[in-house]
Amino acid sequence: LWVIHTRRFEKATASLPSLPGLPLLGNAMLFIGNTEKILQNLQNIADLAFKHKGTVKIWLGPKLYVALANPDDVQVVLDNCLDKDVVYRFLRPWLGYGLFVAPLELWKSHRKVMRSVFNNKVVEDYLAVFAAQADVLVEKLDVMVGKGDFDVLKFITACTLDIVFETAMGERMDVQEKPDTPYLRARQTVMTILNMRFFKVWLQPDFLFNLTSYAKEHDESIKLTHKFTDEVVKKKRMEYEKNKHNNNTDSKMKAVLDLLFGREIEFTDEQLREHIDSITIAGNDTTALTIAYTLMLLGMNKDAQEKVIEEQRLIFGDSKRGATKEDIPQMMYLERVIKESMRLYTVVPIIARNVDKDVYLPGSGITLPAGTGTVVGSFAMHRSPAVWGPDAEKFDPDRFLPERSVDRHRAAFVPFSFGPRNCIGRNYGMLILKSIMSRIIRSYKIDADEVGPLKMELLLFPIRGHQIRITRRDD
Ligand code: HEM
Repeated sequence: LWVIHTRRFEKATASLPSLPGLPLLGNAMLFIGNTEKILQNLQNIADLAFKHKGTVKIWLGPKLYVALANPDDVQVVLDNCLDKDVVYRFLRPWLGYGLFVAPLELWKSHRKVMRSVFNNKVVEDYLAVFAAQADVLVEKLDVMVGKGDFDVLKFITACTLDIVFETAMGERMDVQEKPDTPYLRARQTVMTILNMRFFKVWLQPDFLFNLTSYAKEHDESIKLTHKFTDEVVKKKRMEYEKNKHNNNTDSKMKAVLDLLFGREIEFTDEQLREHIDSITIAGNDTTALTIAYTLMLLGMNKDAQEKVIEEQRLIFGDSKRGATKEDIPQMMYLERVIKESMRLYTVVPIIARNVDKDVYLPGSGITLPAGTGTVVGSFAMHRSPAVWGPDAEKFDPDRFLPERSVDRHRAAFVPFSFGPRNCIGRNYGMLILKSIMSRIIRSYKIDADEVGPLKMELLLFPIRGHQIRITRRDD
């Protein structure tokens, strides 16, 4: 059966280029080694794809993946293949059936409910939280003024954790004040082990993984993080049950969790935990990394930094107040800078989907057979000269001016993915990015050298960290 499948897949994709591979293993060796090397291999795959309509095939053992970096095919895949690839199964023990890894049928009904919770009006209510946490962030950063290079990511991550926890669960964590708690340590442990499993093939089969000492650490850490969220859910359930009949009209901010009670689907406590954990995982490092890259890029491109601060002065004068919903749409240049940062440093560099039905790809002229996998190479596509021109590697925020974007393919820029299963938190994320960037840039002048070599550890990281230098703007 296996041989028949393999032949069928080979035939369907005969016109696609492939890299030399080994018998049985195929190209699996490309994903073994350190994370910097893997990223370099991915770059080589992308280079090969660019020479062939942006598509290439990769055999990982018996499984065929078609990797895409051309917008026509990316659009079709992200519109039609809504089931996640099997590689996401490692997240299952942690995130269960939360939106991020939910199987297709469950996902459809749950996504509908979540969509109404994530609407703009709700998310705008969170701006006051963003502002308060941004004030703490600036206070913490102040210690680094004049100290030379430092890695800004850990400061930003503590701030985004505070924001995402408070708005998702309605609980203050004060990570910026207390960065070391058993919960946070457990969360970090799970992420480190998951990252190893994604890239070290020998840790992938459960029976081998269970022989290692990581398995115990993995299970215990997951248990601890679940217990933490379970307790919050229990408390919120009691509050909800107590208040549900007295037409509660208080103006207190409603966290995402508060809004998930009493919906058209009555979620169980376990489902609530899975959704909230998925949101706090998906929404934290992504926003923190994007802010950190944007700060570095502004530190390297002083003219852009000047333009950002001019725009901020027009909106805020000399005030350090938090951004309101009226201020946000006025930050048009900052928005272009953030988009350009997400283009060059796409923090979710690849998206993998399961092909559950045959899908015709118009760009490369082949039909993806059901049973294969597909990988959208967002990072590669965002740097493709075919899409962005010969200066694709150059930082140029004005690419995102409306007049320069009208002719661009709808699926050429996909930092939040694309189609029905795109990022549900994209507006929420954009609000966080703009509010925090606005507050930092009004307080500090930023300096940075090059970003340097990158590595992929689920998300995209610079090997040397996000090194910046800051001085006070008021001085
Ligand atoms: C700069 C910030 C962010 C980036 C770049 C980003 C990127 C993405 C991407 C690329 C996906 C699709 C992943 C895939 O299909 O493999 C995704 C999904 C998702 N994101 Fe985000 N995200 C960001 C912020 C957020 C925030 C703030 C939240 C929540 C508050 C969030 C929650 C989610 C969830 C729940 C999903 C799964 C959606 C589904 O499967 O229906 N993200 N995100």
